Amino acid sequence: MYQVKTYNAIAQAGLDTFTTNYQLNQSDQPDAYLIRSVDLHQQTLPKSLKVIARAGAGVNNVPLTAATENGTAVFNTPGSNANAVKELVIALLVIASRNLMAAANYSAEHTEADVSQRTEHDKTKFNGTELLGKTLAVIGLGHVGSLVANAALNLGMNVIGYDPYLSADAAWNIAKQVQRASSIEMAVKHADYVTVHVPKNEDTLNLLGTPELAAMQPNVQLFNYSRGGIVDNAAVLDAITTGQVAHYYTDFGEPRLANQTAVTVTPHIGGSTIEAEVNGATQAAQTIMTYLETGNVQAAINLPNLTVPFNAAYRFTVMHQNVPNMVSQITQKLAAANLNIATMANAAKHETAYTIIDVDDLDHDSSQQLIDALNQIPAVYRVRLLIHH
Ligand SMILES: NC(=O)c1ccc[n+]([C@@H]2O[C@H](COP(=O)([O-])OP(=O)(O)OC[C@H]3O[C@@H](n4cnc5c(N)ncnc54)[C@H](O)[C@@H]3O)[C@@H](O)[C@H]2O)c1
Ligand SMILES: O=C(O)[C@H](O)COP(=O)(O)O
Repeated sequence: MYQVKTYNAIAQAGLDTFTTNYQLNQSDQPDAYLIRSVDLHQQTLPKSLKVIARAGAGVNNVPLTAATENGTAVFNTPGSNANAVKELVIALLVIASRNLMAAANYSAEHTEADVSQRTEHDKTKFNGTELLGKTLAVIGLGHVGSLVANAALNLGMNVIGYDPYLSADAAWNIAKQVQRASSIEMAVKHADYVTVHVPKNEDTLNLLGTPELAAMQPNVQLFNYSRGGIVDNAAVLDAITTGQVAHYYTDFGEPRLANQTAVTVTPHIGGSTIEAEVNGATQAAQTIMTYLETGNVQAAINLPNLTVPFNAAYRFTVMHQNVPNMVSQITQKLAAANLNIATMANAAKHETAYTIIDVDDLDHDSSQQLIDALNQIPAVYRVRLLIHH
């Protein structure tokens, strides 16, 4: 029986995906965490923890180095909530262009019976502009950014994108009419609207700060539906004062953004649709089961892709540092245990590597000795023995 610990509100449909081999929230020695935005940075990860699946995109709440050193694979659910964010950003573009917040507030304040004459006079204050023909800059063209860019094109906008790390797969999803910029400054230079869709990490902190805001046109409308900290809020408040930024829309509040007329804060709802939550939870549950039962890895954050059909009777998986001589050290231990390898595969991603070894015959009594011997190789983070059912 595998033990899963959940954090945050996980959609029931996702929890229902687990087979009867899984127990939820019954053990303090979990094999897996299924999480959303819970901050794990202050936690010591239990040694029992083999996998963390984040239902959603951002993994800035997961201590990635500590997880790797603990031998814990970390996954997210790429694209599971991208459509939800896209629809919200498109809604905000319309809200921004038509002064909808101010217009609705006006109507809420003027409820007198004979209001119609007054509104016919006052409504010119809320005249908007159309999105058709305006320019949107999209910073980050992954799952969310590409959908936003394509949808904005379909609204008749000019779209200019910036993403120096765009994967080849992601590039296929972007309409060819999206212009590519070579820097943030070039992307935002002629933009009426700027939206940012990058992960939060040490390279993207304050990605949009004073210099980037200064490169924008006066009266730009800015959207941060990525993470707090990617846009420098202090710089935005200054830029609002000078008229450089007309309005800032963000999903990530902080006290200094409260009660600012030119700032609209939503409570981190970008991915909060029923569909997205079901997608993320279901994908995360499937990822946990695949990893725990087969050791196969597809799109992990801290491990390379490695998928080998599990046809043999037994499988060893070894998560280890990406340093020379590991494969030979591992195979020496197997040879010393007199094991014949049926299949072996190894792959690396950055500083971490992963090895799968399938064997058909294994003496159960000596298997723990072999696991211990593999674990004693200094660069090894975790060894698992899986049995084919
Ligand atoms: N508000 C919400 O509820 C909500 C929902 C989903 C995602 N998000 C946030 O949005 C982020 C993006 O989500 P996604 O699903 O599109 O992720 P993704 O990984 O598919 O795409 C991120 C893109 O950003 C690009 N990128 C990375 N660093 C960059 C940089 N310095 N400059 C420009 N581009 C850069 C990457 O190359 C990648 O293409 C997530 O990491 C998460 O923090 C928020
Ligand atoms: O990164 C994400 O997927 C979003 O920010 C959604 O976060 P949530 O699952 O906490 O709503």
